[in-house]
Amino acid sequence: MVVFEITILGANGGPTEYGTQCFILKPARTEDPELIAVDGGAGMYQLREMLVQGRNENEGDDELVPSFYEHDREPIEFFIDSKLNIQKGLSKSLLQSLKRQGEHFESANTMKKTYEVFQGITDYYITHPHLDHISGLVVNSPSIYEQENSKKKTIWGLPHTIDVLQKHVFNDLIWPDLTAERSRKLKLKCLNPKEVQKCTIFPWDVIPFKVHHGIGVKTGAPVYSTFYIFRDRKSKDCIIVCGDVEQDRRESEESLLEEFWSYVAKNIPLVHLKGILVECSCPLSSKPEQLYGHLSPIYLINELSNLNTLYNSSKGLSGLNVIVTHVKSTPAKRDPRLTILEELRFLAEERNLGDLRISIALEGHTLFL
Ligand SMILES: Nc1ncnc2c1ncn2[C@@H]1O[C@@H]2COP(=O)(O)O[C@H]2[C@H]1O
Repeated sequence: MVVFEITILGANGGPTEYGTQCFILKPARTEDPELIAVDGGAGMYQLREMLVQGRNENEGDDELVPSFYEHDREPIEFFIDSKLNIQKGLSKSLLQSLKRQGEHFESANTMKKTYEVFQGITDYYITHPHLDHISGLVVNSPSIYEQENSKKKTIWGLPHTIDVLQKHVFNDLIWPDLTAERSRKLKLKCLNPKEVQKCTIFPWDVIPFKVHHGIGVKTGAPVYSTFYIFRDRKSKDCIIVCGDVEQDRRESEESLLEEFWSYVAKNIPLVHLKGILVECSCPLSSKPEQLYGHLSPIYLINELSNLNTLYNSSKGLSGLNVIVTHVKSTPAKRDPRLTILEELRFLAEERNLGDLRISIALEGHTLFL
């Protein structure tokens, strides 16, 4: 049974600036066109593109997706596991609920439709305050104060994210402090690590975990990011949506990923783990000193092997969807996403992880998990 609909607004890990990380999520069966987002690296522009393209155009096996390496477009099946339930554009159920909500939706122009969909995103869960995870949200934020927009937005995150957004972004210098506006339609709210929090609009639990994401270039101080678990309280099904991450730092006393996988194995039966959206920014050939707080295939497979060991299932992690995000578009002959996918599949087989379903997160598509 499909429980989660995840639309990829952006999955680019830079250094190209377009379509950086942003996912919008909703339960598979809801009447209301409400959404939550994880990260805000992309936003209204991508929504508009998805609305204008329509759902049925270029759909199916013949679909080509932008690549810009060996060819400017490559067949979609190069990037995804054949069993992944994926569709181009916004989900049918979201579009239907928008039509149900207002008869004017269908006849509205694309920009008005874009505002309506954007208005429905009431809660953002930010993994960390790097620009490629917040730029769309920040630039889009004044539209919350458009007269037609009656809904509020809350930006959630661990203190390492929320404090920085308030002090260094919404500070009237980098960006107007829209959180101080009289109508208070934009709020920043802190989450506590490992604490189960009820999602305000869906019958889901949200559980944030702090993870390592490198060290400051000048300060050498640890940089943190967040992994979010979303759990549907009725079905008990879960997905994990990850921010940028590196393996636990040897010199640090905090074994954050180790703690995270223990929590997952202890609290989420494998059959209820529908998918993990996780970064693997760099190919295997990257030197450790070039990772800058990210994973390459060997490190991601190490983490999945740790999870596999903890679950200790005879079938390994068979059936688990691993959706790879945030691949860096570095200059190379071959699309780095395809290189990374091939490397991950090879290593997963070598480590006997079972029938893992590894795919690349494709911007402008909706996944059903
Ligand atoms: N010391 C460094 N030298 C060059 N690039 C860096 C360095 N530290 C971080 N970066 C880059 O800056 C980027 C910031 O966003 P990311 O964490 O996605 O990925 C990071 C790296 O690509």
